[in-house]
Amino acid sequence: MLELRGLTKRYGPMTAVDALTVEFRPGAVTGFLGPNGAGKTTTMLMVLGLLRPTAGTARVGGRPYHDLAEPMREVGAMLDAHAVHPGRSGRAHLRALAAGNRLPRARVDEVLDRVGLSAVAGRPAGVYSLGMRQRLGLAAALLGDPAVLLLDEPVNGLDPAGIAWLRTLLRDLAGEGRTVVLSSHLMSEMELTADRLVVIGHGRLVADTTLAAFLDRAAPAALLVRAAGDPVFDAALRAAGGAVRDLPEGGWLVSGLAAYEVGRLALAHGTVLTELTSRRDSLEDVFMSVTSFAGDLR
Ligand SMILES: Nc1ncnc2c1ncn2[C@@H]1O[C@H](COP(=O)(O)OP(=O)(O)OP(=O)(O)O)[C@@H](O)[C@H]1O
Repeated sequence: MLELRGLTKRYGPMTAVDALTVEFRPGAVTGFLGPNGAGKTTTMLMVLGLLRPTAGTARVGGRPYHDLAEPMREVGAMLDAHAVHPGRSGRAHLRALAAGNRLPRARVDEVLDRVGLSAVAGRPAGVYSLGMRQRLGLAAALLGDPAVLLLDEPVNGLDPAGIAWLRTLLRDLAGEGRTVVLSSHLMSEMELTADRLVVIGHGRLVADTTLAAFLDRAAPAALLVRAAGDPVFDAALRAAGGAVRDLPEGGWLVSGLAAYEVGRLALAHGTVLTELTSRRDSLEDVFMSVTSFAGDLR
């Protein structure tokens, strides 16, 4: 469990994190989302005791980071995948981390195996691809077998197979009862990975909800209608009571009519429909609308 209570960080007159109160729960992958500059990194640095809050608290397993006797056993973090000495092998990097944090050396090979790096663990980290460095960062986060994982943009640099692998790993880690927090400004990554979403904008909480409930904020599902041979079919849709929006790529987005009603109208007008699909706003669309007040970059 990771709890933030009134967590605030000000830089002079500018408030980077503004009285953030939220709980990140065990057994779930929570997406921590916000546009660039929303305050995600600042929040994570405060959780990890690397930045002092102006006000409020961040607690890991009920205690502030500074009170944790063996922090790597409580919270594992991946903030910067480049923070590895290039001449050191992945295995040596993890062994040094284990030694410095009084963690068993045997854990190193376990986590290398879990992140799929065993085969290249002896090579210098300097020759690792970005995806391999991400995996090494994950291995370091997992080293202390922590109950809370904070991962900053872990998808970055992974190829599609790597992304699918990471999703499974994150789901498994949550399934083991861990609190998995995944920060990103990419909504599309969350759609398949996160159970819950904590969304911030301008340092403030915008949403703390399940993924499904967040999507329900979207406009109700609409129909995408195309009738290639009938450029004025929209008039019939409007006359039947549909709210119709022209799409720049051709066709119309129709709400207020069911698919069978559109089908019947087409039959009545002798129109051939080339597309009739239901369309819902993507997570990206909903995110843009709920954070639009916070959309300007700072
Ligand atoms: N040391 C600092 N001094 C002054 N302002 C800062 C400092 N660090 C961060 N900020 C500001 O605080 C705000 C929040 O930044 P932060 O890096 O936490 O956002 P973020 O959500 O992590 O963004 P991104 O997705 O781009 O990483 C930004 O406006 C940033 O410019």
